[in-house]
Amino acid sequence: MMIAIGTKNRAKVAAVEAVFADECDQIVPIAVDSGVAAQPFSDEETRMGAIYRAKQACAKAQADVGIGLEGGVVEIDGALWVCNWGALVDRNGTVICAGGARFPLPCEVAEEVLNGKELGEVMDEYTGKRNIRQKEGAVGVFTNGYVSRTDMFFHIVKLLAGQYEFFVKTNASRCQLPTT
Ligand SMILES: O=P(O)(O)OP(=O)(O)OP(=O)(O)OC[C@H]1O[C@@H](n2cnc3c(O)ncnc32)[C@H](O)[C@@H]1O
Repeated sequence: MMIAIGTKNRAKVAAVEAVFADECDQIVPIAVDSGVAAQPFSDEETRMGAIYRAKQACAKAQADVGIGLEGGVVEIDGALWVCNWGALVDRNGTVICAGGARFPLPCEVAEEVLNGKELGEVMDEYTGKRNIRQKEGAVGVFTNGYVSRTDMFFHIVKLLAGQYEFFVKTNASRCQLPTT
C-alpha cells in the first residue's frame, strides 16, 4: 500500500510515519494546496482543508490512500482556541475524518491572529524560535512540552487508521444527517 501525505511539514509527516510505517510499502510527503485560507478560522474550514489536502495528495501521487492534516483556530466563548483535523481518503472515494486536541491561546497570541497573522508566524515571534509549526507546535509550547504537535497529530492519525480499518472490515455505513 502506498500512502501520500498532503504536506511536507515534519511534525505532520512524523505522525503519519509513526502510525503507518510498519503497514505500508511507501509513505510519500507531497506539497499540496489546502483549498482553504492559510489560517482557517472554524472547525468546518479546518476540516475541509484536511479533506482537500488528502484528496489532492492521493490524486497527485496516484497513491492508494491520501492523508490530510490541518490546523486552525476557532472562537469559543470569547477566547481563541487551536483546533486540529485529519482526513483519510482512498481511491474508491471513501472519506474518513477525525478531530483532535483543542486548547485556548493566550490573549497576546490570539490578538495577533485575530489581527490577520498566521498562528505559525505569531508563535515564532512569541517564542523567538524558528519554524515552531514543524517542531513542537503551539501545543508543545502551551503544554510546556507535555504534548508536541507530532503527538497531537499521532492521535488523529490513529483515529483515522482505526476508523478506516473498521470501515473496510465491516463495510459499516456512516451517518449522513439530512440537511434542513
Ligand atoms: O506545512 P503545512 O502542512 O501547510 O503546515 P502549516 O503548519 O503551515 O499549516 P496548517 O494548515 O496546519 O495550519 C494553519 C496555520 O495555523 C498554524 N498552526 C496551526 N497549529 C499550529 C501549531 O500547533 N503550532 C504552530 N502553528 C500552528 C500554522 O502554522 C499555519 O499558520
